[in-house]
Amino acid sequence: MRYKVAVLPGDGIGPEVTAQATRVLAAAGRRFGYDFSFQEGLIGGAAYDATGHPLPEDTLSLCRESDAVLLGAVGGPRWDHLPVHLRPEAGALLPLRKALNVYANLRPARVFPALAGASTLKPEIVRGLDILVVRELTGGLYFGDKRREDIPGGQRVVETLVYTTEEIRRVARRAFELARKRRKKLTSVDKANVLESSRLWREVVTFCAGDYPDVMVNHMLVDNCAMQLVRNPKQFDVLLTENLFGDILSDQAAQLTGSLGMLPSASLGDGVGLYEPIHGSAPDIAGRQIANPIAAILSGALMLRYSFGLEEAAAAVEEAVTAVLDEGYRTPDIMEPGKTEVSTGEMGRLIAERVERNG
Ligand SMILES: NC(=O)C1=CN([C@@H]2O[C@H](COP(=O)(O)OP(=O)(O)OC[C@H]3O[C@@H](n4cnc5c(N)ncnc54)[C@H](O)[C@@H]3O)[C@@H](O)[C@H]2O)C=CC1
Ligand SMILES: CC(C)CC(=O)C(=O)O
Ligand SMILES: [Mg+2]
Repeated sequence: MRYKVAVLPGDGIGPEVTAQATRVLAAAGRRFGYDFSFQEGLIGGAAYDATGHPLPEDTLSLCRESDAVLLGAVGGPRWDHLPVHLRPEAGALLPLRKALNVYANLRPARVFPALAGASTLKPEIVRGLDILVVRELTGGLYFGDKRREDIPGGQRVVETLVYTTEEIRRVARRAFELARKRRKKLTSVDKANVLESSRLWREVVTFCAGDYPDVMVNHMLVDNCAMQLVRNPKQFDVLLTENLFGDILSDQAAQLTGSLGMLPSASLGDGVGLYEPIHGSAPDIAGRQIANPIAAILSGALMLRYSFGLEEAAAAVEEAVTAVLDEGYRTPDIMEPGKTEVSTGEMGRLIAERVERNG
């Protein structure tokens, strides 16, 4: 079976980590007899530099014609001065998510056994942690109309936050379906004590809950949730929330697992899926082969699972990550005394070899 994967490396550490993710996917293909073809497209600052636009039409066509998309990260200080529609984030990443209509962003935060001590929290707080953040990805504040105007004495900005019943309903149903296959507990996170959008969110989630009587639901205000995530994260199973809150809470959840470099994501709609590590382009470490590629590699595993239905291959990649960590290999972000420090490329090679060797 042949699968066509669009690869958008992007900026900063994006190319470094996607190279390792495709290496591991190729190894999984060899082991299980699948043929993955990888076609690269330009996105972000790299695309702006080459073509004058951060999301060229060719890239969009490539994504639409592929079976799945793997993305690294976009952005960096070099492009921060650009007008907003040409910036890598607002001009490419958000429009790509919108164009593919990938409204449900799954961000699993799992603590690998070997990394219980790598978190900045006490090991007993995080050991065995397994949370799934489901973030609404194509609505809310990031997509609303915005404007900035001069007023006497300064400026005034307006940002709009729009959600419809249907936008909330579709992501909520995804989250309930996922909760059903896990520990059957869903916490919906909002700010319903202040925001009208959150009140609608809560009403719709409560309505959807009627179809999932086997899933236990509770609602939590986002400020409390941020605190609970570091106080007692193991109380959570599925965390369902809107775009901005999910962006913030998932970075926080990532640190529970040891590093932002550990958290993958799957962005799903009703068509082509988009897979990306949750981290950004990390300009502070780019180009030095010290970035952790595991988030990107695990995003590849999510692609195998959710876009291609290749559960065995997905599990093999996840098992290979577990094994390599158990053997003591670490990139600098998760390094601990007595472990072996490796580069981005070495980590990818070790995991790819493991995937193939276990066949
Ligand atoms: N999906 C995307 O393309 C995203 C893009 N960005 C963009 O990335 C740029 C940098 O943003 P930041 O706020 O610094 O967030 P960031 O996620 O790029 O980095 C935050 C911190 O985590 C570290 N880090 C991130 N990924 C890592 C990895 N794989 N291994 C080891 N350490 C890692 C970085 O070195 C940095 O210290 C900005 O231009 C931002 O807009 C930010 C988040 C997501
Ligand atoms: C441009 C941002 C919305 C990217 C980001 O931080 C994310 O998706 O996690
Ligand atoms: Mg983010």
